[in-house]
Amino acid sequence: MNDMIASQTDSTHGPDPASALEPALFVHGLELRRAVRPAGTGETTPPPGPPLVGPVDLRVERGQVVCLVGPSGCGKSLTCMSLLGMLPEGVTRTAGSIRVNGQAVEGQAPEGHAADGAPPERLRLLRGRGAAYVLQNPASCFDPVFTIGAHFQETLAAHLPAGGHNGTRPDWRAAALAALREVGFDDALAILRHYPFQMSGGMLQRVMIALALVLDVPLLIADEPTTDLDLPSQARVLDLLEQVRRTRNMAILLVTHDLSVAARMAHRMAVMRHGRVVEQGDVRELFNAPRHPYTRALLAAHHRLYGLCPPHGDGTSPRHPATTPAAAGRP
Ligand SMILES: Nc1ncnc2c1ncn2[C@@H]1O[C@H](COP(=O)(O)OP(=O)(O)OP(=O)(O)O)[C@@H](O)[C@H]1O
Repeated sequence: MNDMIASQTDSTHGPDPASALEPALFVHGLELRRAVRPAGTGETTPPPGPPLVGPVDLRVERGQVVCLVGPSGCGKSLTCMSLLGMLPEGVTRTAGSIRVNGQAVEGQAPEGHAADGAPPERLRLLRGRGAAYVLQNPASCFDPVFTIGAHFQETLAAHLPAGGHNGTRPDWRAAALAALREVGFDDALAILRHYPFQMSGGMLQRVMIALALVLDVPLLIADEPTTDLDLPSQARVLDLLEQVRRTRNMAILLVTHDLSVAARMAHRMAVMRHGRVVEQGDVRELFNAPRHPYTRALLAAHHRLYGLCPPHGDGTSPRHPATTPAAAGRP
């Protein structure tokens, strides 16, 4: 069965108290390259030339949303996968350090494999790193022959060690019902009996988030979580992310192509191009005074899309209320 959650609770020692002082995610000098295996050797060596990704520096504090934006193929998904040591075959980390909730993430899990498009059983590997991963296509993350309840049961059994005063595991059903209600399922009991194919993409996305809540992970990595959803479902998932950020003090790294989503959700925004973070900072500052030419081009395209004047336009055209961070209510 699949297991899309990575949880700090796998550790037998619990979180390091010092980690409370560290950001939920800290990435410094990350560099990822293609790994080629010359014929006749078992060794993989990165080819010369520019890296696929890097250098990338990122920092996400608890209770903060950082949006990672950039064009297709610029390296957003590889960056996310590397945060859990889950790079796909053929890609290797060649430099940099990653800390999730204060704990170092190794370059590659021994059996490392991509989360994106990986067979469900490989997603089991996403555990133990203090983060949950929510992907664009939630259906690929559930095992079709198991009910939603079975997914919760296995996830809790895998991640929460037996403990507590009487050495028993927490009641998986009670925990699952509470998490499902928290993400808006009034009929949580019925949902436990559903199979993934009986649910829409938006519902499965909410179940993915409930699986993160049940383990109380401090960091959610959401890679285009609304891309495949209809508009009402997109809004609902974004509302939910905002809710769990607020109520659980969760850190969220949110990958999106949609600057309206960034305007609404982000505290900070990092702009990627050709594998590099070319500019990052407070989302309002980036919208109002972008410094890098690519950020300016991206914002100009965003404003054109909505028929708006750019921040430094002639002031005669309106700025759409939902497409700027100030209007979207960012603090
Ligand atoms: N397994 C792989 N082996 C070699 N190169 C890869 C592999 N996976 C991705 N790449 C390359 O790495 C680069 C970054 O890919 P990535 O999927 O991270 O981009 P992205 O920004 O997430 O794109 P999109 O927005 O379309 O999802 C691309 O040039 C891609 O072709």
